[in-house]
Amino acid sequence: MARDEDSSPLEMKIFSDQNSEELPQYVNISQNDFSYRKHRKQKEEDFAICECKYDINNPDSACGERCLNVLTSTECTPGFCPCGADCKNQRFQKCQYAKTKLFKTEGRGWGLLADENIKAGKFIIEYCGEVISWKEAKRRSQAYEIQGLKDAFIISLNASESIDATKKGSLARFINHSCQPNCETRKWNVLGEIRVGIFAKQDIPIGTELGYDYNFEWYGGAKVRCLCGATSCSGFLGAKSRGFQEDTYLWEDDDDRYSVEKIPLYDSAEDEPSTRLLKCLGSNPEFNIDGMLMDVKVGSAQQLLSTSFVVQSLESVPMEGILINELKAEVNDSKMYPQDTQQTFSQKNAMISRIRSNTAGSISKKRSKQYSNGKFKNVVQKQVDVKAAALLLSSKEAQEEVLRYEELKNDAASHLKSLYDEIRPAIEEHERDSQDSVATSVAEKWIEACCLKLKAEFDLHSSIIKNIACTPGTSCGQAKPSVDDNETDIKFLTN
Ligand SMILES: C[S@@+](CC[C@H](N)C(=O)[O-])C[C@H]1O[C@@H](n2cnc3c(N)ncnc32)[C@H](O)[C@@H]1O
Repeated sequence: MARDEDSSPLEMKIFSDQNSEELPQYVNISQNDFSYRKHRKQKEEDFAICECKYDINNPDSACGERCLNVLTSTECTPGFCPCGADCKNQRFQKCQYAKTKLFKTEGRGWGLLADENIKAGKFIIEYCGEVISWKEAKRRSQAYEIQGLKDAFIISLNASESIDATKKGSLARFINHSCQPNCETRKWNVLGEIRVGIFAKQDIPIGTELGYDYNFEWYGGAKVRCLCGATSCSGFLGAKSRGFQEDTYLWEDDDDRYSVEKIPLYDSAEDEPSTRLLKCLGSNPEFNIDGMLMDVKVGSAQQLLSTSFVVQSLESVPMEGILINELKAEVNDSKMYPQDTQQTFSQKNAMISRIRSNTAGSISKKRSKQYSNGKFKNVVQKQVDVKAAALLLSSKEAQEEVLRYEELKNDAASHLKSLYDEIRPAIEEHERDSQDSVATSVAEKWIEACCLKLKAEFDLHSSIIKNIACTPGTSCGQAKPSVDDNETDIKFLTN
């Protein structure tokens, strides 16, 4: 087991030599550590006081499941709860944990198992650690990676903070990831601070390993192959996260999984129409028609021909460094770290993820596209040089029309961008807190703006194509852009 020689005895670092039978060293804590900032002091007027009345014949009356505080995932405040010492809603504060036991797993380091039968819904243990800012979490995450720590112990707490259980934590730090988990994390408000608990999703018999879905966002770093053994296993820790998918470019063919190294171009002539298209383009270098396609292959014809394409079975490929540099630079800024258990990227909030990835100005231009054979390919959305395209049109009217459409498209894009800036706090809060959905009004506003932008793009592209296809003076009329038309069409689209 490696040890940081510079650390004080209370701050020993690495506990993750998975081959070691020794119990990992860390400082066991049962309350979060607030060295980084002070614990919030709740004002008396902010105390949540329930209306429960303790009835000796009904033990559940003392802050059971119908308690207003329990219903809002808030613990009662000692000294202020009407049920006094009988209050059952102070489980985090009183460390009312289920019995658990550490054990050594096969290939996944240490794990935690139930040392008693645990009923569905029961609070098992708090995930304790050091409460740190996101910035500090990002810094530590990178530092741990450099130090060679294989295990990840940082989870997200809220939009701005994380819990790091690497050096100090509770036994919850040993709970492994499962793609078919019997536990889940839930956030509770305890005396004004958010705390994370592990709760049973189902009845868990004694001796069963505890596991929850880490669900973390994955941006770079070593990939960890998931060994949870579930039939629905996603293959890698964090594999379901958007970050992981952008980073790794992974696809499956029955039981085989593949990663693509270097620039992940898909280069199958059999189902790739743009190969033929690019041949045509070669004969007309002045007009870069590939730029006009909404979702075409990566780069220009020249890039396409010169870029190597390497596919290897994951068994033989080191997991690091599959990333495209361009993307890395982009994600580094907004990067979260692999340890984030609170990030859900489920179908439920897929829309929010799309909101982020569709954002004008800050979007990743890389997309994964699914072809008819089920394989994914990364494609790049190329920008049309509209002014250059317009110059190629011989009729002045046609040129003006194209430029007008471009203006409408730009307006729609900047509207979407400013809307995104406006609602970003709500989206980010939603993502960090793993809520099921954002406010409907936010979603509606967003969808409307997205539709308008898409329509404006469509109008622009069809105008260019139409004006190129039609020689001046033929019967091909020029559709005039009109905001009113847009509105009518949007209604139609969203009805
Ligand atoms: C929070 S720690 C869990 C405790 C850890 N097993 C230990 O020995 O300290 C998370 C780390 O455990 C390992 N791990 C957890 N779940 C895993 C899984 N399903 N498959 C493979 N490794 C897993 C990974 O190295 C991960 O970064």
